[in-house]
This record gives sequence, structure tokens and C-alpha cells, in this order.
Amino acid sequence: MTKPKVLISDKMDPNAARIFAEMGCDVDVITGETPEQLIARIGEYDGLAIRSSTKVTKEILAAAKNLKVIGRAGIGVDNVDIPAASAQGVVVMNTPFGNSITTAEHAIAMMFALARQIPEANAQTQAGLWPKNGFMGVEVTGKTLGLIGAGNIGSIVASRALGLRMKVVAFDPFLSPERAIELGVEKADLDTLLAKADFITLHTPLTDQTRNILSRENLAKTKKGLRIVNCARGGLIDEAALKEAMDSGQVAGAALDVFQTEPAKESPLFGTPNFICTPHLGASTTEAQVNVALQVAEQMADFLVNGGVTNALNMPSLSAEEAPKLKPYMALAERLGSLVGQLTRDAVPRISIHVEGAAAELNQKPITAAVLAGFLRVSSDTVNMVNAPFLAKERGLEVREVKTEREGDYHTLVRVSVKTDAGERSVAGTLFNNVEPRLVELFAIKVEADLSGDMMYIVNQDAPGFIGRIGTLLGENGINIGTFNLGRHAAGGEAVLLLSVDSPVPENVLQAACQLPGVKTVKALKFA
Ligand SMILES: NC(=O)c1ccc[n+]([C@@H]2O[C@H](COP(=O)([O-])OP(=O)(O)OC[C@H]3O[C@@H](n4cnc5c(N)ncnc54)[C@H](O)[C@@H]3O)[C@@H](O)[C@H]2O)c1
Ligand SMILES: O=C(O)[C@H](O)COP(=O)(O)O
Repeated sequence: MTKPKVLISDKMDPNAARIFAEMGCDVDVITGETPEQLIARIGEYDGLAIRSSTKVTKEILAAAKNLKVIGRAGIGVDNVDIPAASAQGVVVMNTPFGNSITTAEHAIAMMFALARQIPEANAQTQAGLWPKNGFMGVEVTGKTLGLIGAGNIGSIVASRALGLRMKVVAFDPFLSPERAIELGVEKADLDTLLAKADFITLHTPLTDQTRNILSRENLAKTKKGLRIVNCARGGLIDEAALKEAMDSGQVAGAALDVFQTEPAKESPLFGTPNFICTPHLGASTTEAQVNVALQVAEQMADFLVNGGVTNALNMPSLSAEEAPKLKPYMALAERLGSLVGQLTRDAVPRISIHVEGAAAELNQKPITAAVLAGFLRVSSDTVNMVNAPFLAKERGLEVREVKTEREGDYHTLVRVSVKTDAGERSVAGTLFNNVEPRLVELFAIKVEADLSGDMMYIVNQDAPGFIGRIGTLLGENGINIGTFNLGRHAAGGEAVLLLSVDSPVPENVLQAACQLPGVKTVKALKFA
């Protein structure tokens, strides 16, 4: 049997190459190539092991005729076109925890460097200036740290900051009150955090919701003299607005490990007093690099040699016998989880997954994992079916599984219910022809809808003429409706409308839909 061939295209700890070889793969380490060089080479490889430098674009994937798996030795996979990889059947794996401690430590190091102006004091001292009176720092003890994002890295930063006797205020819409108590942090909304924090540190992925979370408007709401640390992703801070806020004195210091454009060879922030930066070094310790290199090589080789799937972002972990039966259920489960996640803004302390009829005969674990992956992926693009149950536990989300073997109205049914402050809300779906996922119930209203692509969710008071008005609004804005699914409790009562649309609905159209008579809620939804 020919050995699988793996290319390591970014600088990686040598343990990765050793493990690939030991586990039966041929491995080449060729780093620093241009996209054109990679396109010319990639066709011969079964596996591609990367960090953040290699951008795995559609063009590279199109040339990767033999590629079966991409392994990211690290957390963020924003340098991989996952939809394109999935469409091509290429599994994308990451190592979700291997560099978390290291990155949290970098954030704390940056905070201290800012508080005591260490880089500039070092530079001036070494230049022979002995600037003894030029640097007056601040203590961190007793200060308030505003944590934006309280996931793996954010939680570690919180624990370290509490150890430094700081107060920690956390903004994370997916942080439950119970988990906040467990972490010892005060859960707050963003405006409260902005008003209270002496230091802010960011630990979220870059998503449509987090892009420019420190915008010009939000920077203006901060306490004067704030110090900011970003070791998560460039794009979370509006860099031009940050420069203005530093020049005006609103922000007393900023430390960035990540930039909107990387490599950041120039920036208006460079040279600004009290601005410090590192070249995306958050994960760069010996310990973290050994962790992620060993883990990515083990996972990828196990997949290429034995077919085992671990930490895949676009594929469930499954045995060969279970796979064909469970696959359509997992697609249904993931969509139901995603629907509930997208429609629930409040903290959710409990999620229940109830399988009924034919679904009750199957292994429920992968179904539950798929629901959790869909639900949690709304808040973090690094969630997969393997790490979702673990993350749910970490975040204090109680997961209940219920089985009813007897059939109800459908021969098979998966129901997902979440407990929120507003009460219990549930959605349910079935499989048509045993393979096609369909939503059949949405918050106690019977509907029938295929959850895919871009969609719009509208709750309105049932009244004549509404469907015409929404159709006209979308038509006038060039948005083509694919399917129209309507459900209501009773004529004239509350009705829900789920529309599939051929293109994303822009914010101004959502706002206009909100203004239509009788409309209570409008939300854009997106499904894989
Ligand atoms: N600088 C580096 O070298 C480096 C190293 C590792 C990770 N990272 C980056 O750090 C970030 C965090 O990683 P992690 O492992 O902690 O991820 P995680 O998924 O464990 O945590 C992310 C947290 O962000 C929260 N979140 C999502 N949307 C939010 C929003 N709109 N507002 C507030 N919070 C929101 C989520 O609920 C979650 O708790 C990622 O972007 C990752 O790529 C950077
Ligand atoms: O998401 C990550 O894991 C970090 O950004 C680390 O990136 P790196 O592997 O390129 O250092």
C-alpha cells in the first residue's frame, strides 16, 4: 500500500514531522512558498499541515486533487476556506486547546508591558538615556479588567487576573450566569464593561458580530485612560479609531498581537506613544508549539492511515457502521441547534435533545454533539462536533438527553429545547424519505421548512396583505425568495414566516421589514 503524503507548509515544531513518519506517512516540510508555488505542488499530497501563514484558498483547494485532510496546528481556522474544503470533501481539523494557556499568558504579559511601559523603558535604557523619571506606571491590583469573550483563553486570562487581585467584568453573550460565578467574574453587557474597565482584553473569534467590537463609537464610551490588549484576531478593533483615541488621550495604551492586515509591515499606530505590538506571537512558546504539532500530526495521521476523525470542524466523529444511518440525523440536528442558537440572545443554562420514534433507536451521542455544535458555533467558529460537548460543559450548559421509542405525529423526530429567562422554547424536525432534514415545529407553531443557505425569520400579527408587503419589500431590494413557509397558532394570531432567500438580507432591508405593520421580530439566519 502506498503511504499517504503530507506537506507541512508552515513553520512547525519538528515533532510533527517525526510523528507523521512514525505513523506511516511520507512527509515533506516546505515552508514560505508563494500561493503559486503551493498550487503547483499541492496536487501530490493527501494531507496539508498548516499554522496561520498558509492561506488555504479556493484556488489552492482546486489544485489539491488528492487532498483529504487539512490540519491546523493551532486554533483559528480563518485562513482556511472551510466551505470550499467541505464542498471538496476535505476534512479540516484543528487543535482547539493546545495553545490556550500560552496565548492567555501573552495577553497578561502585554497588560503588564502596557502598565509599566516596559518596551520603551527598555529601549531608552539600552540607548544609554537612563530615563529614571520618564516612566510612571500604574498598578494592576484593584483595577478592573474588561474581558470581551470568556471562552477557553478568556477564562484562563480571567483566572490569572483574579490571581493578580484584579476585578474581572466579562462580556460574552454566551456566558451563563452559573459559569460566570464559577469563573469569579461579573457578567455584564458591553456598555457596562466599556464604562467600568481600566484594561480591556479581547478573546473572541472574528465574526460578523465581533468585527470592530471596539469601534470608534464604543471607544468613546470607555473610561478615559483605558489600556487595551488584543491577542485574539485583527479586525476586532477599528485601528484608525484606536489611533485617534490614543492621540486624544482617551486610550492611554494599546498592545496588539494581531492586526487587521497581516503581516503588518506598516500601520498608523506604529510610533504612537504607549503603543506596543508583537508579530502574532500569542501561540509562540515551546510548550504550545510542541502541543499543537504533536496533536495535529497524530490526528491527521490517524485519519489518513486508520480513518479516525478527531477535532474535525466539518465532519462528525463516527465509526464506519454507524455513519450512513446517522449522517442525515446529524445534518438535521446541527440545523436545529443552529436555528435555536441564532434565535436565542439570552444566556441558556440548559438545552434538551429529545429523540422520538426511529431516531430513538440510534446512538444519541452524535445527534446531541451535532445539536451542540450547531448551537455553539453561532458564538465561535472553532466549535466542532468533537469539542462541542466539552465546551458545553465548560460553559456550564446543562445538556439533557431524552428518548421516546413510541412514534408521535412523525415516524422520527428530533426536538431541541432551550431554557432561557423567557421560559422554555423548542424547535423540532424530522427526516422526509429518511434523508431530507425538515423543520416541522418552531416555538410551538407548526411549520415545514428546509433550513439551508440564507433565510429570514419574521414574527408578525397575522393579517391580510402582509405576505404581499414583505414580498414587495424584498423584490424592490433585488432579493429573490426561494421558499416561503408560514405557520400560525390561529387566524389573526401570532404567525411565523421563514423565507429562504438567494442572497443575504442587508441590515437596511431587515430594518425596513421591522417597520412593516404588525411585525414583531425580524432576523436574518444562515445555515451551512
Ligand atoms: N494571538 C494568537 O496567536 C492566538 C492564539 C490562539 C488563539 N487566538 C484567537 O483567540 C480567540 C479566542 O480563542 P478561544 O480558544 O478562547 O476561543 P473560544 O471559542 O473558546 O472562545 C471564544 C469566546 O468568544 C465568545 N464570543 C463569541 N461571539 C461573541 C460576541 N459577539 N461578543 C462577546 N463574546 C463573544 C464565545 O461565546 C466564546 O466564549 C480566537 O479568535 C483565536 O483564533 C489567537
Ligand atoms: O489561532 C491560533 O491558534 C493562533 O492565532 C496562533 O497562530 P500561529 O499558529 O500562526 O502562531
